[in-house]
Amino acid sequence: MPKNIQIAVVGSGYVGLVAAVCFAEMGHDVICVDNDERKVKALQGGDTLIHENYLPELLQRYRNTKVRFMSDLAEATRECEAIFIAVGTPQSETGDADLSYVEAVACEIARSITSYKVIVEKSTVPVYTNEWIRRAIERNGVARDLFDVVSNPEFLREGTAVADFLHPDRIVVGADSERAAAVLGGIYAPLTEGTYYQRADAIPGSCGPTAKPPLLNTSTKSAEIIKHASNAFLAVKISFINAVANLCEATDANVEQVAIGMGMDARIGPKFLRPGIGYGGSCFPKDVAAFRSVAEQLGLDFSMLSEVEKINENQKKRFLSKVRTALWTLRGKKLGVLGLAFKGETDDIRESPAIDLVEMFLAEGCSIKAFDPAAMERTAERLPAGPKLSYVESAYAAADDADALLILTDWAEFATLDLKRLNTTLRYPIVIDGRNLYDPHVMLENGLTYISVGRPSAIPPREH
Ligand SMILES: NC(=O)C1=CN([C@@H]2O[C@H](COP(=O)(O)OP(=O)(O)OC[C@H]3O[C@@H](n4cnc5c(N)ncnc54)[C@H](O)[C@@H]3O)[C@@H](O)[C@H]2O)C=CC1
Ligand SMILES: O=C(O)[C@H]1O[C@H](OP(=O)(O)OP(=O)(O)OC[C@H]2O[C@@H](n3ccc(=O)[nH]c3=O)[C@H](O)[C@@H]2O)[C@H](O)[C@@H](O)[C@@H]1O
Repeated sequence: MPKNIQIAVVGSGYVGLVAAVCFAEMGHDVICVDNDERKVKALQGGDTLIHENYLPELLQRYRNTKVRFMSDLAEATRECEAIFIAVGTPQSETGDADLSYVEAVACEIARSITSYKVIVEKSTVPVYTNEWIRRAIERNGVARDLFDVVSNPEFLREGTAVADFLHPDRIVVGADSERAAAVLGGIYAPLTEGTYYQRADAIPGSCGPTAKPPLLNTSTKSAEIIKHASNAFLAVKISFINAVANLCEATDANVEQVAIGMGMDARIGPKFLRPGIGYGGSCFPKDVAAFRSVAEQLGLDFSMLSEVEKINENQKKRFLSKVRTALWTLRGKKLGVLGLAFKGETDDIRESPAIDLVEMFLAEGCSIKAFDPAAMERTAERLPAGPKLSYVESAYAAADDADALLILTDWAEFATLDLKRLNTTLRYPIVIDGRNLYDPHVMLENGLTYISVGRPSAIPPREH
């Protein structure tokens, strides 16, 4: 029978907050720490601060009871058995991971250890970080038998974070002691023993009622590399299909058909073969760079990842050229833009290809009306509205009197627009889709010129 474990989570961002409420959902008692008082107060008040399915329900169910929020790390960690570090590891100027937040938290934890603790790396960190954290804690005077440092990387995706956390394909635990591995085993037991999925009120996801997701026990170094290698490989898949899309454009082939044909091979699989304007987000760009940097620091050549980055950057330039070709010139053109978040169903704009393109079009002298269901507020903080840029309340408002409509983020609601209404709303019936949300034939039937990625353009016959 899984037991209730006292857990502290340091960092209440996309990973820390989701982990905190999901650990509570699994039956544990959690204290979630953040050094941003504003966040702590908002979370205590029930504001999730981020846009994630099921997060409001779980926060409402557990806040100030099974999940408490505070900024005092010493207070938070006093009674707990496990302390999860889930703070940011942003990319530094030299491309490697900035671990200063992780190190600061490790040193702060060290100052409050009085009984055995398991310190858990939930943040994405390069190999060897586990050793550095252990040394930092020892350097702060903590006896070696009073703590262990474990790597437990997180694989959730934004937009489906809660479901991904509770329905993982696998749980990875890198521990160099049996004792520490047993603590993590106890924490995840409600999932690995399957009892969570038998609950009538379980959050729905990929695991059915009889599921028991595997927990891989491995070394700390292997666990750290599993995370970086997994993200890097997913980025490889995306850049590969984008390079294939560009080849399809040069040969009038259809990359969607190619992806289907490739994905039917069980060794390749259909997922992460969606071409577009490239990957973004707070992790792929930084983790690809960090993984390459680790290799280079070890004197190894991982230039393949440089190619992945190059292809990814090039997708945005290719898209801009497509728009220029379709409109003949860009200067003075009015563009409707759908999507600002780095992907659909999230409000996160970190490393968003959509925002990069908005800035590129503004630099070309275009004026833009942009709509995004969740990311406009965050975008406006970075790109304030002005004479050339406005934020509007619907896709049709963005299309109103525009020379073309650009689809930059794969929000589900952008795939079911009223195309006849679009045709009459646009100044010119041109849709340029960076996420391949539509069937070109359907666009043609609605009299729209439709240009997408890796597929022949659909251009209605001239009316005589
Ligand atoms: N966002 C995602 O989808 C995923 C992120 N990760 C990794 O998890 C880590 C965290 O990512 P996010 O949650 O997106 O970051 P985030 O930036 O959304 O959240 C980090 C939080 O840590 C807090 N923080 C920073 N220093 C602190 C300190 N000294 N004491 C207490 N709180 C502190 C910040 O105020 C912030 O609320 C990163 O390493 C990331 O690569 C891993 C899997 C998924
Ligand atoms: O370490 C992390 O932060 C996380 O990074 C990604 O998750 P996330 O960045 O939230 O979102 P994804 O769904 O992976 O999409 C990332 C980017 O790739 C793009 N993408 C994704 C899939 C695809 O087929 N094509 C494609 O262009 C998306 O538009 C988005 O810009 C990984 O999928 C997670 O497993 C990982 O935990």
